[in-house]
Amino acid sequence: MLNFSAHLGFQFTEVPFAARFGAAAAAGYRAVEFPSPYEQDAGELAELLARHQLQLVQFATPMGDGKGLAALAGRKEEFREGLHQALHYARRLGCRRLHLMSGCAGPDEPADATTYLDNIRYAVAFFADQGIQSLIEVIGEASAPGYFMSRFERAEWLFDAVDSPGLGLIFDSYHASRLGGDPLALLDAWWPRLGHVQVADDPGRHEPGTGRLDFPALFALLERRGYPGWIGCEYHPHNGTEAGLGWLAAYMAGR
Ligand SMILES: O=C(O)[C@H](O)C(=O)CO
Ligand SMILES: [Mg+2]
Repeated sequence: MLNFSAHLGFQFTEVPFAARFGAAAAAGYRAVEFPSPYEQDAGELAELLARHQLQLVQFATPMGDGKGLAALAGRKEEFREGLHQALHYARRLGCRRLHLMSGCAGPDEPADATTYLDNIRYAVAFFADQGIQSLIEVIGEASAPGYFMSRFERAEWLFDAVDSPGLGLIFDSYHASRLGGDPLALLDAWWPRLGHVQVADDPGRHEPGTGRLDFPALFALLERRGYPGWIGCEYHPHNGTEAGLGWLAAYMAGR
C-alpha cells in the first residue's frame, strides 16, 4: 500500500499554518511536507509533529528570495551557508530528505551549469555524511519562469555527472505532464533514481481525478515497483481540502 503525505503549503490552508498539522492528522495523514520551515522555531515545529504523530518527509534548503539558489552564480556562499541551517532543522525535525532548489535566472541573476553542478555535488556529499538524501525536482518554466532545473534532459545530465546514490529525483506528476511527457513512462524510466513523488492532476493542479492524468495506473505502477517512500499531495484543493479527499479514501478502500 502506498503512503501519502499532506503538503501543508497547498492543503489545509483554510486554517493557520500551526493548525494544519492537527487537521492533516485528523484527516488520516501520518506524514507532512512543506518547503520552508525557517520562519518557525525548530522546537515548536518538532513539538507539533510529535503532538500529532506526524513525520516530516522533506523540505527545501533555504531558498533565498525565490525558488532556491543552487544554480545562481552570485549566490554560492549563501547556498552553502544555508546547508548548515537546513541540517539544523532536519536533525531537530527528524527529516531525511532535503530539496536543493536550483533557483530562477533573471536579468540581474545569472544561473549556470558549473555553479549548479559544483553546489549540488557539494551539498550531496555534505548531507550524505549525515544520512540525508538530497533531492532535485524538474519544474517547468511555465510554473517557475527562469527555473534552472526545468527539463528532464538536464536532470539526466546532472544525475550522470553527480553519480551518487545520495541524490534522488522528486517526480511531480503535474510538472511531468505540463512538460509534455507521458508521466507514466517518465516515472518508470526514472524509477532507479526516484527519491520522492508528488501528485496533482493536469490541468488545474487540483486533486487526482480532476484532470486527464491516469492516477489508478500511476499508483499501480508504484505499487508494482514496491515504492517504499511517500507521495506528497501537492495540489490546490478544488473545493476545500477535506471535501476533496474522496480520491484518497477511494484509493485506501480499494487496498
Ligand atoms: O513547485 C513544486 O512543485 C515544488 O515541489 C515546490 O513547491 C517546492 O517549493
Ligand atoms: Mg512539486
